[in-house]
Amino acid sequence: KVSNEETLKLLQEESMNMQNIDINFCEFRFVPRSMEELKTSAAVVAVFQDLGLKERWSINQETLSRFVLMVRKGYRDPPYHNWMHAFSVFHFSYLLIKRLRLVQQDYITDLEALALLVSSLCHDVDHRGTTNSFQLASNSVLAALYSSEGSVMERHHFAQSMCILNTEGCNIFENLSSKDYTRCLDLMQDIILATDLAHHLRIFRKLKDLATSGFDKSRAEHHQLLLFLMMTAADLSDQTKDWKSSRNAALLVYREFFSQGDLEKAMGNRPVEMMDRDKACIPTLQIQFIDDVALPVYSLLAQLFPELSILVDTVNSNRERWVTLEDGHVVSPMEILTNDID
Ligand SMILES: Cc1nc2ccc(C(=O)N[C@]34C[C@H]5C[C@H](C[C@H](C5)C3)C4)cc2n2c(-c3ccccc3Cl)nnc12
Ligand SMILES: [Mg+2]
Ligand SMILES: [Zn+2]
Repeated sequence: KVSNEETLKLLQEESMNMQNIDINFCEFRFVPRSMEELKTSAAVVAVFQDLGLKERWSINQETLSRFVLMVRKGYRDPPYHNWMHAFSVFHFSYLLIKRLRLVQQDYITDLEALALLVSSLCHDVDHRGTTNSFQLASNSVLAALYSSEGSVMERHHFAQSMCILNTEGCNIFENLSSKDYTRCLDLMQDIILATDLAHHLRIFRKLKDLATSGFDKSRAEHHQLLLFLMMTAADLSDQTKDWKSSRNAALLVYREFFSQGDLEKAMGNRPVEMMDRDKACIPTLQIQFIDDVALPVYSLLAQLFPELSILVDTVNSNRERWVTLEDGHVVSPMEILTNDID
């Protein structure tokens, strides 16, 4: 339960707008993780303000503040899949909507934009820092609930998001028409389920065809595929930032992976190499992840929106940094001293 004083405190901060958050807040090079965590909830409220979502969907300011605080409380604190990850994914989705003028140019409807933003904020809520395959291997409660349909964690994230919306005073969709309300929840379910990378790989051929044939604004399927591609791009957006930020985010992912590997060993199971701190070579694994997942995502997005090609360049330059680290890069004594192995 979000206490009233917390909500009221956030309300006072609501005077925040884009400028006084950070002068670069609306740039793709901005690193949301660099923000003070205490300011992130107010920044989310400011984004809703900036996009005119409160007026368009009659969202009550206090309800919005309570909702944001409830979502934030819904995240646990594993190394990577925590609130700051959710906030950075939300920020990237905001930039896509704002900078590409997606609604104004009819790429997506204003309801789809609302669903993408709220899904971005909620897409990993109550994550435990373990993967779908770990749920099955450990016979977790979540596996018992959802394993028959697959995407176990993503179904849980969606279910948790619905619980938050149904919490007293937190339903930001309460003033939507019943048609828009139903449509928005259906969109959130599809978008959050699409954050399972196994799902992304399954639809990759369709995404490629979309990028090749060009976006057809009249086709509902193209709207859906674009939403899925943008959601995955937002989920991986740490990789589009400067080297240190993208490296640090990757190291948080591996801290989480290796903790799971330790758990699997303790359970008597053998972890995959990516999760085994005794076998994994992070640079090699990162080059593989960039080649197999990240680069294809931003390349397709840049095919549809050429102004995003800067993101492909940044991912490529980060890839090059991993290559130098992979070749058993000799660490000079100076680098060891400054502990700034760049
Ligand atoms: C930096 C970085 N590295 C990452 C390296 C690997 C994987 C990963 O899940 N690989 C796969 C590899 C095959 C085919 C599918 C299903 C499984 C088997 C596991 C994907 C994810 C990585 N990742 C994510 C991320 C994005 C969405 C969900 C969870 C995560 Cl952790 N966000 N950042 C990163
Ligand atoms: Mg996830
Ligand atoms: Zn995520």
